Amino acid sequence: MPNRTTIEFSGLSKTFGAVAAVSDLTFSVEPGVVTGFLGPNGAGKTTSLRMLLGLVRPTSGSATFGGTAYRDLERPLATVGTALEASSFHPGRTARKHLAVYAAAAGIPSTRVDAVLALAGMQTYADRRVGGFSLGMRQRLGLASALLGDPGVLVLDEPTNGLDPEGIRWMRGFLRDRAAEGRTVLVSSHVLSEVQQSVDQVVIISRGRAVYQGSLDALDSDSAVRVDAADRRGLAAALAVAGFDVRPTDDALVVSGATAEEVGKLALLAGIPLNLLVAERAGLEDAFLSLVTPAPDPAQGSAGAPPPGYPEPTPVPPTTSSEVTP
Ligand SMILES: Nc1ncnc2c1ncn2[C@@H]1O[C@H](COP(=O)(O)OP(=O)(O)OP(=O)(O)O)[C@@H](O)[C@H]1O
Repeated sequence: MPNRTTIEFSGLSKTFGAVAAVSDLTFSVEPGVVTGFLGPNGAGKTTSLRMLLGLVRPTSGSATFGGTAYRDLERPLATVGTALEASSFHPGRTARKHLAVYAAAAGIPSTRVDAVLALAGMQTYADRRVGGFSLGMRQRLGLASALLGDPGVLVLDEPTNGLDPEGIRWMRGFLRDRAAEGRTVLVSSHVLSEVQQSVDQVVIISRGRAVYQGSLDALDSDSAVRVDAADRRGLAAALAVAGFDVRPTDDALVVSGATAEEVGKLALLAGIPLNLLVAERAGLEDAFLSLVTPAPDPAQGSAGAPPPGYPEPTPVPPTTSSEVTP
């Protein structure tokens, strides 16, 4: 079993000339869960991950694996596996050959090749030439490569990019399985819907700054639960007595601001068998967009106000900062 390692970003900043690509990023990524690193194009995700992996030097701050910078890791491939972008593979090599060459160069036992082919679900096309691979197959080969050193941490940049729904579904299972093994899994994406069922925790960045960190459940303040029972009237009464905001629709009850677990427990205690219990997250996309939507142009006279139709963004809780407040 790989070591459990926490990724720590601390006051991480990077400027390119006049562009503040990443500003004072501070958060931790824990083992055993999948953490989404979300933000629109240009938000600073790739620059942050490249700093974490020692490919870009921070202007200030640090990004480490349990306190150790990437360049100081004793066994980097056994610590972190990465797939930063759709890698270019030698088109004439088979997937198996590609992995064998990579393993040999890195001093990794060749027995790992079959193990990672299986983990990436690639056995059936392991002996096909990579030149004929679909994007999804290439993504899997990238993941297999990342796993060769059996690392405790996986850092994946936009792993669902370009995948079809079946590929996205497979990726969801893959990420969850790796986290369940105790690995630390950090996955970037600019499309919330592609990762929202894969991730447990999220860090959202906008214009280089963290604007939210926490669970998706907490982000979706508009969460609602659709619930129904043969005894709908009794269920509605029990929910109302317990203080829930309950509203009847044509075919169910909608409970606002509650989790499915809370509603399910209440029905159990009230002795009312349910025939429907669905958590709805209609508000999640809106909440995400409200956090990452650029501030309006001050010249338009509405500086600081969210655009019409968007709720006020929830500010990220204060974190330790390298700046000294006067
Ligand atoms: N080498 C560079 N030189 C100058 N500016 C850069 C460089 N790399 C990134 N930037 C700028 O830094 C900002 C953040 O870019 P970055 O690629 O990290 O964002 P991203 O969130 O990964 O976006 P995407 O989803 O499009 O990959 C952008 O404004 C980008 O133009």
